[in-house]
Amino acid sequence: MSGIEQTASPRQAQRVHGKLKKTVVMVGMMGAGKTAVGRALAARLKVPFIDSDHEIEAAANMSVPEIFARDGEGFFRRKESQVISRLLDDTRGVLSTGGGAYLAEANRRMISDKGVAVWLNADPAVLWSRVKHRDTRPLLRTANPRQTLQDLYDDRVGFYALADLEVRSDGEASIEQMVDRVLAALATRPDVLDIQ
Ligand SMILES: Nc1ncnc2c1ncn2[C@@H]1O[C@H](COP(=O)(O)OP(=O)(O)O)[C@@H](O)[C@H]1O
Ligand SMILES: O=C(O)C1=C[C@@H](OP(=O)(O)O)[C@@H](O)[C@H](O)C1
Ligand SMILES: [Mg+2]
Repeated sequence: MSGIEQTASPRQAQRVHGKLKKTVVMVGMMGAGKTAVGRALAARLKVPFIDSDHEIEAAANMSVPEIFARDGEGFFRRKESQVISRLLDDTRGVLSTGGGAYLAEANRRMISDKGVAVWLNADPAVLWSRVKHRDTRPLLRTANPRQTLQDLYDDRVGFYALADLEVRSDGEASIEQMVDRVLAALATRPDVLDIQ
């Protein structure tokens, strides 16, 4: 057996064989781990992974900051709603949204009609430790991005709390441990995931 096969098999053993009946939609603040944990969750479940920011960027052939700068946040939010609606209709898998997506009532309604919303909840200090090195998030391009992140958290937390499931991201758990936590939360919902 080659080295590659040897490293691949324990990972395969960790995979969960279960039937996903609804799309799992990751919601929460920037830096909560929606993209990273969502991708790892999809791999574990062996289902497609989609990230709404990535889909918007691919369709526009521009980065999120470029779209914000050229067309404005309102344009980005309209594209975000269209993309989420299309992805919920087209694909059953794991869908990671951008941090602002769950604030719009129409998006929340689509997500609970067709999928299940999982809120990755991390405290602002943890979020900051994860986003401070990158300038890919236009909403944090302010004079005091740490304070802006705190303000966004305070404004948004009540909306995220409307999600179907909450999973804490405490800054200690690795991405794979976060996947375990999300799977434990999904195990309470046989209408979403039938674990065999
Ligand atoms: N549980 C975790 N442990 C360690 N690093 C993490 C964890 N979750 C996310 N990260 C890292 O934090 C950064 C932001 O994560 P990301 O998935 O892009 O968040 P989001 O999509 O919610 O904005 C990335 O570099 C990612 O690898
Ligand atoms: O919180 C937000 O409003 C945003 C979060 C970003 O996605 P992540 O949450 O994946 O960083 C991206 O959609 C855009 O910069 C706006
Ligand atoms: Mg993301």
